[in-house]
Amino acid sequence: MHQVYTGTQIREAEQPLLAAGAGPQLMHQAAWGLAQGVIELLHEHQLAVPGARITGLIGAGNNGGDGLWALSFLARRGAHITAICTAERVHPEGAAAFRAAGGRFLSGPETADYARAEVVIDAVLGTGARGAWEGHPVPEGALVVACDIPSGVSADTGQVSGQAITADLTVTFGGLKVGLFNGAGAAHSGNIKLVDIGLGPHLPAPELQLLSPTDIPELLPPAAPHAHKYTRGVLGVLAGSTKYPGAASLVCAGALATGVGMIRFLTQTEHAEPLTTLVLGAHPEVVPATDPTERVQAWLVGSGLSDSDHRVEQAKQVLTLTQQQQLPAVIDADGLKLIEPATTQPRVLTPHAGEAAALLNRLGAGSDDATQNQRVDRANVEADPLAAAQKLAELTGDVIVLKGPHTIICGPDAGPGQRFIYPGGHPFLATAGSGDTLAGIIAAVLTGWAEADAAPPLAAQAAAGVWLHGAASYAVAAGGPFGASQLAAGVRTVVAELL
Ligand SMILES: NC(=O)C1=CN([C@@H]2O[C@H](COP(=O)(O)OP(=O)(O)OC[C@H]3O[C@@H](n4cnc5c(N)ncnc54)[C@H](O)[C@@H]3O)[C@@H](O)[C@H]2O)[C@@H](O)CC1
Ligand SMILES: Nc1ncnc2c1ncn2[C@@H]1O[C@H](COP(=O)(O)OP(=O)(O)O)[C@@H](O)[C@H]1O
Repeated sequence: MHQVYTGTQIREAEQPLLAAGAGPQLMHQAAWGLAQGVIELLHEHQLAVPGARITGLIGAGNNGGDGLWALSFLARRGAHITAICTAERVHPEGAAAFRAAGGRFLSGPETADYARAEVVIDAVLGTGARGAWEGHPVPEGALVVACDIPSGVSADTGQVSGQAITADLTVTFGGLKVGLFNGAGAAHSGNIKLVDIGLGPHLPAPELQLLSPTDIPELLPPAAPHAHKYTRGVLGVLAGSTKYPGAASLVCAGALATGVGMIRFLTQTEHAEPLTTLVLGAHPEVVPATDPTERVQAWLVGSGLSDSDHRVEQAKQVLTLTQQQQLPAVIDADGLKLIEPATTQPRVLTPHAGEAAALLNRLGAGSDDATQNQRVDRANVEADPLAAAQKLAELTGDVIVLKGPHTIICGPDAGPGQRFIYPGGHPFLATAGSGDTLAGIIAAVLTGWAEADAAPPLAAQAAAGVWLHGAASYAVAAGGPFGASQLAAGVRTVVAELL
């Protein structure tokens, strides 16, 4: 498990060390790590360090100081180092070290040299950035290494209000920052390398957690040797419609590949119908059900229901039932239009950004904005998904899985096991129906834990499902582009490797 902090939390953690006079030592450690990151990136691109043309974009603060010290270390390895100051002030000790190592500040006509840089170190703004940044050009083709956080990206939120650097690599110090993973920040950060500068004992509880493969086995329900299908758990599925029949099959595929004792599929009618025939054709083990009150351990409601009056009526009935019985439930897609907020039932909502915006508006989140009645749209959610997920969790009392290139998992309370970020499955996951598969995976995890004595927090269960879905995408993508119906095979591969 990796911990992710806001920039503000990291700055606060530095304070006791700075007060004890450790500032220069912290900066040397950070700069050393930054220089190592540059060297590794050069090697990855089959470029030699001696003679490499490296230019630092240097701001007025300590971020600039880090950049100058790193350049001085790179000069010792034979790199050709130059710097451009973006402010009138520059970190004095950093500048002295840079000059002593043979570094040259480019100004006037010399700045033309910048066009030939092979590597640019972006050390303009770090955690001390405030407000919008006007930006600075980067030569075409140059590799860009950001110092701590790409300039222009908020370390607290990932938001970009003016211009921002887009890095190939960000070398970040003391702790992973929310801004590297959330919203626009994720697209600006490139690969991320964390450098330990000894803040550990001073760090608070993290804002977010990132699951590692080693965390997953204990978050997935155990397959006990003496289990039978009812102890493994029965999942009720209300998904698919005449308009979107495939969704029903995809959620069942996701759930079966994750492991459930049984699936009861709520049919549209009491008689044979094409939807149920399709589901049973793909998954003969699924049991068709016409009565929603038959016993299950958890429900999945909503994927591909469409606005069919009959399916919507069935969904309302099942949502009421799950609430009365306090059953765990995953509510996806069209089901999200039907939920009532603030129940005590263990529920996981799985909106994408558009559905999250619609739900926020329906629950009145848009209207308490400074501009009265301002509506939240998809772009607002995408700019700061963490804030949107937190707001939704607060308004509904549910665990929110806000899907996108990066997926946020956020419970209604703060604290460990409540907030996670999954930094993206394979981009091939952006395909119709992959969200249906995800809903099935998460529902299977909830089903398996539903009657366990000591289950992980609901948000952690959902986060494990998101992780599994993402890992499955890499397993399947190795064979080329895929449709969602192929994802379940990847889920089985990943689960088999984990257990
Ligand atoms: N304090 C230390 O010794 C350590 C500091 N570290 C580095 O220090 C950084 C934080 O340093 P600072 O607090 O000096 O802050 P920064 O270096 O991030 O930036 C502060 C400077 O940028 C200017 N500025 C802020 N917002 C601006 C904007 N939007 N447009 C233009 N200029 C703007 C400010 O006026 C100020 O001069 C971290 O990100 C990290 O790189 C690390 O080396 C760890 C140890
Ligand atoms: N660019 C991307 N990279 C990685 N994963 C993505 C990307 N875009 C979307 N995803 C993931 O793919 C899934 C899409 O779900 P959703 O939008 O509900 O699709 P559908 O409704 O068609 O099933 C989500 O799990 C989401 O996190």
